[in-house]
This record gives sequence, C-alpha cells and structure tokens, in this order.
Amino acid sequence: MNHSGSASEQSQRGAVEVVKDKHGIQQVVLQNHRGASVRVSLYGGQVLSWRNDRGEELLFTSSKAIFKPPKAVRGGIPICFPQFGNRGSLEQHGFARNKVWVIDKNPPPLHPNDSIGKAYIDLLLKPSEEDLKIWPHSFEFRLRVSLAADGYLTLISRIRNINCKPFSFSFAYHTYLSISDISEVRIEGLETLDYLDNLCQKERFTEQGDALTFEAEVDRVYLSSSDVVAVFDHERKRTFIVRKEGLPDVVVWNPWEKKSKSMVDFGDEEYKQMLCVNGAAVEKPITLKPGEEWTGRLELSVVPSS
Ligand SMILES: O=P(O)(O)OC[C@H]1O[C@H](O)[C@H](O)[C@@H](O)[C@@H]1O
Repeated sequence: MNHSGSASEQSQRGAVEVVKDKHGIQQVVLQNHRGASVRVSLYGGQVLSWRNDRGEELLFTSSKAIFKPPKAVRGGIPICFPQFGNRGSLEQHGFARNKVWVIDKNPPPLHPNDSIGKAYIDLLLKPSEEDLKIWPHSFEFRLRVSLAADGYLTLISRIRNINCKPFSFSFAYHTYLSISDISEVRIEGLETLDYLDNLCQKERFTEQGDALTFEAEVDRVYLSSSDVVAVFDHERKRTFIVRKEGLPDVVVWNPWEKKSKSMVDFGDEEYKQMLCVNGAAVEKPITLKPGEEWTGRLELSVVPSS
C-alpha cells in the first residue's frame, strides 16, 4: 500500500481502502476511477467481489457462504495451497484459504506494469507453528491483487522457499465466475485436451467436443492448456477471458443439483449461477529449491459478446 506519485497518477490509479467485516476481519476495497471495484478479505487472501463500472458483480458468492474461520468462504476466488483437492495428506485444498493473511507493506518490487495505473494491495502469508507441524516447510506467499483502469482483475502469487530443503506443492485460484445459467454457457480453449476426471477416480480422458457445455456435474482438471480460456455467457451477452501464466492446468467445476444440495454453504438452485474455471498447477506439483521463488498469475476480464 506504499503508494506515492502525482495527483493525476493517484486518480488514474484509483483508491485503496481497508475496512472491517462484521466478524472483525479486515477487507481491502480497491476502486478504479470508473467505479469498478474489488473486495479482498484477509481471511484466506480471498477476493470476495469484483464489480464492473456499472456495479454488476462478476464473481459468484453463495447466499449461504460462511464468512468466518475455520470454514473457507464459498465463492469469490479461494486460494488452494499447498495442495489442490485431496491430492495429498493435508485438508482439502490446503490451508491457505482459511488462514488470516497480513497486508505486506514492503513487498519485493514487481514489474512497473503490474503497478502503474492500478489500484492494488499486497498480502502475505507465512506458516504458523501449527501449519509447520502439518506441512514442515517454511515459505513466504505474497499475493498481489490489482484492479486496472479498464477493470481487469489480476492476481499474482509469488511463493518463495525460505527453508533449507526443497518442497513441492500444488495450487489453484479456485475462481467462481458469476453466470446467468449454467446451461447457457460454453468454454472455449480446452478442446482436444486431456483431463483428469474427479468423478471417475481421477481417470484420464481426452476432451472430444468443440466447446465445453454443461448438463450435469463436472469436476475436472484439464492438463497443459493454452494460457487463454474463454467462458461465453450467451444470456448475459458477455465473455469472461481467463488469462494465466505459470499455471499449466485448468480446473472446471460445477457441482450440479445433487452435490450442491449436500453442501451446507450452497443456496438452493445456486449451482446454476456459478462456474469455476481457473488457472492451476495440479498434475505436476511445483518444486522449489531453497531460495527459489515461483510466480503464478491470473488475469480476468470481461468483454461483450453476441
Ligand atoms: O467444497 P470445497 O472444498 O471448496 O471444494 C469444492 C470443489 O473444489 C474442486 O473443484 C474439486 O475438484 C471438487 O471436487 C470440489 O468439490
């Protein structure tokens, strides 16, 4: 938050405000000069809201979401680290999404393009004594969340090994996109890819269709995708563009009716209004030697479509 610069740079950049939610957990609100906004909770380092300049919410959050520890919030952009899903000995999706992060007042610099003209916040997670008992690896996880003048939302994760031995992890930005109706959307950019199907004991299949559409539960990890995936929402006439770097895989998830009904934090029929499509590193865990750092970026934007 160490923002300085001329008055005109300041107004281009937008505003950064720290508030508290009703449980006393800090949230950071980013705003650009056109009125778009992003809300990030220090609980989980989780983006909870992303609104365009017309005030429309672009991320889904369940009406039954639970916003206090120890449950992770159902919606927005949970961060799955150091484990995605149940692929390891840790709790589902690792512990980062239900830890309280801190604001990093003096982060190592990023490229100027990641800062200039943007409203942003830097967060930091370090393992607690308890975390080290279940995952004995010292790390620093720095998360930059930024909102650009054109409304693009970018998340940059930098994970550094500050241990004296290597460690490996899997990772996902578990982005919940807000959609009009699951039967009205299609995903392009995953055609012909192999995927691991979580509904079939993680068996590997090859995507056959031209574009991915939905008529039942889907829980897959698409492998080694290109860095751009598009989610077309026909009814709302808009397309989400998901751009990723350093993240080879894409998790696609919609629980459909039966599974969502079994979850305490999912509202009735709400599965229709959400689709998780993201950037992830799942099949091949990332290994960091002592002193090494990994960077994984996700950029979300929305364009009108017919
Ligand atoms: O309920 P959660 O722990 O947040 O997980 C929600 C979903 O996350 C991923 O997409 C997994 O592949 C799914 O199997 C899981 O149901």
